[in-house]
Amino acid sequence: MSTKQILKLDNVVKKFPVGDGRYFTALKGINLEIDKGEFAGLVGPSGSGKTTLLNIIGSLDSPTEGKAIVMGQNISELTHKESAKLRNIHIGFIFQVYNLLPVYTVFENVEFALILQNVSASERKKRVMEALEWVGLQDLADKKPDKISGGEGQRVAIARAIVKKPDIMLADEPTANLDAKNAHQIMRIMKKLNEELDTTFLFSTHDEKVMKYLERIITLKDGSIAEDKQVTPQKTLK
Ligand SMILES: Nc1ncnc2c1ncn2[C@@H]1O[C@H](COP(=O)(O)OP(=O)(O)OP(=O)(O)O)[C@@H](O)[C@H]1O
Repeated sequence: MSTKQILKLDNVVKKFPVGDGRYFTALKGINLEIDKGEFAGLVGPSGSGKTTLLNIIGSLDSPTEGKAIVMGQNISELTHKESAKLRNIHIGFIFQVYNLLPVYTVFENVEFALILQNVSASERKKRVMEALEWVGLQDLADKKPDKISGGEGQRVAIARAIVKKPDIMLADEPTANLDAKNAHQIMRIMKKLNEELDTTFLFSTHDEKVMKYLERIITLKDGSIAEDKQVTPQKTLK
């Protein structure tokens, strides 16, 4: 593993207002470093702070206290435009609900991020087809999302995230709506991207199937890191 640092959280606290001037503290001083090429997961009971933490790392939200440095940038100091740029260039998101735009084809759904980056049409075509090949969906490029299955939809969402060649992919419960066969297929695709492109992955998950592939498990409990350990994956590409 290379030592290039992707992110560093320094005593990150997140408080949400809950009315009457009171706050709920969802994250209670998180210290975490993730290096390039890691395949790591946040696990822990519902409400332990996994999504809140992923949102901060993805610069969709900012800490109330402490520092979150993502790709060398302190996300609390970014303007709206700068954080949009950080997300667009460096971060790929995969969610439980993959939100493909229904009126666009599979190809166009994947192409969208590259239009935002002002990539030329010929380069876009090449990169979108390459991303669809990664997830084995090159033959479905012209289909609309309502003509493909749930597992295929999640694979399009991976292609949409990976087409930007992001440094880090954040995956919040990516297998939650999939059956076992599709869940394993998705995990194998992500592991292959991790191994071949050295893309860093950070999952949030309850799913044992996801956990079997992880190389590092960070356990959250009540907004704190209860355990952070390197593990030998039970499932690999071999
Ligand atoms: N906007 C908000 N306002 C108030 N409380 C919030 C807000 N967002 C999250 N919380 C609270 O913060 C805590 C952590 O939520 P979070 O969604 O990060 O947990 P999680 O570990 O991702 O849970 P799950 O596994 O169910 O998705 C929860 O108690 C939640 O109710």
